[in-house]
Amino acid sequence: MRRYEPIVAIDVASEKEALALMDTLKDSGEANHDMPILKIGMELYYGVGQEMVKQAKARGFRIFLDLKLYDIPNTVRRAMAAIGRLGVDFTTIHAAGGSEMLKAGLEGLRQGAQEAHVEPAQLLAITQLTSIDEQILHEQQHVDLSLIESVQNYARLADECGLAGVVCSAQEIAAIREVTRDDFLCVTPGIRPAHYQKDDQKRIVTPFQAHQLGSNAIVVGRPITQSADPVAAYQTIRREFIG
Ligand SMILES: O=C(O)c1cc(=O)[nH]c(=O)n1[C@@H]1O[C@H](COP(=O)(O)O)[C@@H](O)[C@H]1O
Repeated sequence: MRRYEPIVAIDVASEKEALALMDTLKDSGEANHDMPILKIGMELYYGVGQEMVKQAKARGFRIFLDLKLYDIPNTVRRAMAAIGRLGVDFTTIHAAGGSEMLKAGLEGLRQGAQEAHVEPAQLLAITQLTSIDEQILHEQQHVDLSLIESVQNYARLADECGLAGVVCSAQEIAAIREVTRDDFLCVTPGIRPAHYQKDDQKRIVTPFQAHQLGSNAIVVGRPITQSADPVAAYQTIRREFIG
């Protein structure tokens, strides 16, 4: 089973904070291939822009550009083409947009990458956010599905549409593996080291539990970025996850 290095979510507002974190994390691997994958999300991308992708690439990071697209198929196709041209490694789209939107997104991403002569990113579908629990789920939907059934359905749909994998909680991996192809990726945020506060996350596991449950990659933000020593925090989490 393929396991990636931990993905660190650089959720900060300014270019200065982002560059400081990149420079700190650049040396956090115990060898070159141990470098974290950086996740650039909405806060940094909307606040600062594409420059952050360029800066992260210049430092040798692989990049997860997490913009969670969700719109009509034509808009998503065209936006994904722009993401494809950036040459990032992973990117996201909401499974809730349905098969037509997912396929349009994948098409756009591949087309953009082809135009820019870069490898297309691995497209991951958001299932149910890890900040959602059964109670919140039932505020938003009229269908009487349990959270795990909903995640499983979204994963099946993403697989059928040809996506590389999903973003989910590690708690749902076993259910997802029942309905998807063998190399389908389960990328799991909602990671909390033992005794760390939950914050706004609901469906959490420790890095070691994520390992045991078969996560392909963990996404970790605050437990690393808000640590007094982000490098030490990264290395501890990495060892727990990779083994
Ligand atoms: O797509 C994501 O990365 C994502 C999906 C999800 O279901 N839950 C989730 O927390 N995330 C992201 O993962 C990161 C988690 O950050 P921390 O809670 O600080 O570890 C944030 O950047 C979230 O945007």
